[in-house]
Amino acid sequence: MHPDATSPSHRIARVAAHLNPTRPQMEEGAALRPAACRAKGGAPGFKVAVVGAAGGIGQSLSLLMKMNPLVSVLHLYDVVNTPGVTADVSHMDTSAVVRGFIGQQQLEAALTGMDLVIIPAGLPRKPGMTRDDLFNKNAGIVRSICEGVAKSCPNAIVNLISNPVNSTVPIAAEVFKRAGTYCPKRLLGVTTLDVARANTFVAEVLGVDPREVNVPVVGGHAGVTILPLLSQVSPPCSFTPDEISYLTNRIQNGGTEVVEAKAGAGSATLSMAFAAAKFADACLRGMRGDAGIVECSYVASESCRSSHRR
Ligand SMILES: NC(=O)c1ccc[n+]([C@@H]2O[C@H](COP(=O)([O-])OP(=O)(O)OC[C@H]3O[C@@H](n4cnc5c(N)ncnc54)[C@H](O)[C@@H]3O)[C@@H](O)[C@H]2O)c1
Ligand SMILES: O=C(O)C[C@H](O)C(=O)O
Repeated sequence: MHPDATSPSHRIARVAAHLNPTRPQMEEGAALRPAACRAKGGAPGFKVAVVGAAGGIGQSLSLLMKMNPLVSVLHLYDVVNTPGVTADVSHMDTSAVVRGFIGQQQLEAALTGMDLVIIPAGLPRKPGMTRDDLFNKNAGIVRSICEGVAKSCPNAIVNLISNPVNSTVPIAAEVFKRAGTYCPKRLLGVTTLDVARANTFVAEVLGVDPREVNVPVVGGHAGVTILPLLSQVSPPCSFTPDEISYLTNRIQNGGTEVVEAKAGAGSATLSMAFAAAKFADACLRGMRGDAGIVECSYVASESCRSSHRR
């Protein structure tokens, strides 16, 4: 799919309106713990899976999700290296219980019962590549993971990070449609990094703290489909034509800036993990029933148009 296929109306979503409130569930995995352990207190919270947990994004994201107090069970899945990541993250003295899963044969166990599935699985870019160059490899990876979601946790919210997001989200939608589990409100392409970059770069220009700035970014997640709404910045402000040109260009090419700086060692991982953890937290708060949560995301617009305009 060509990135230009995306229109701004596809992009901005009110997360709270997108999510069915789900009651936090109790942890039931006491039988899986070593005999020397006493039963845990059963902290309420959500069950979250990170798929691609051993990767550059996956490892940092697993750490950040282990720190989230809304998470009671954290499943870490990858096709390689999950035992080490799981052992490492599980020693953090936060409340989420961590379990690791490795290989296709454990995908079902990794996904069963999950409330939220975050997918940073797949190849990253190297200098000179576009995100679309990842399509052939990552489309198959996303398809097989989403087939697992449709089978094992069809009601889970999916946060899809794998590139090219403009194409992997429609692929996931087709998998869910074929399985009869598709709900556009539960399939969210993660574009929070574009918002984080926009907030950071705008704050630099304005000379303020980035935490005080909110720039809506709509459209898709590739080049010119990334549309920062510089006229809608909060708090209200104005820019010169040169600033608008500089900011638009830098936000649209933020991913390439990191890919080139990493010089063959991959694409954004740390800022992406931060952004994904922020977005996942917004989803969990929305699922808990919190009001007033608004995040930009790459979503289908057909059945959600009314919530976009609210
Ligand atoms: N949406 C965004 O804003 C954004 C930002 C940065 C990166 N990305 C994308 O995220 C993806 C991951 O990036 P990364 O830097 O972490 O790459 P990485 O290579 O470091 O990690 C990818 C992980 O996916 C795993 N994997 C491969 N096939 C799998 C499968 N079938 N099931 C489960 N896991 C599987 C690999 O074993 C690896 O551990 C890339 O496609 C990248 O382009 C998206
Ligand atoms: O640019 C990439 O390939 C990774 C990601 O989409 C990003 O925006 O950093």
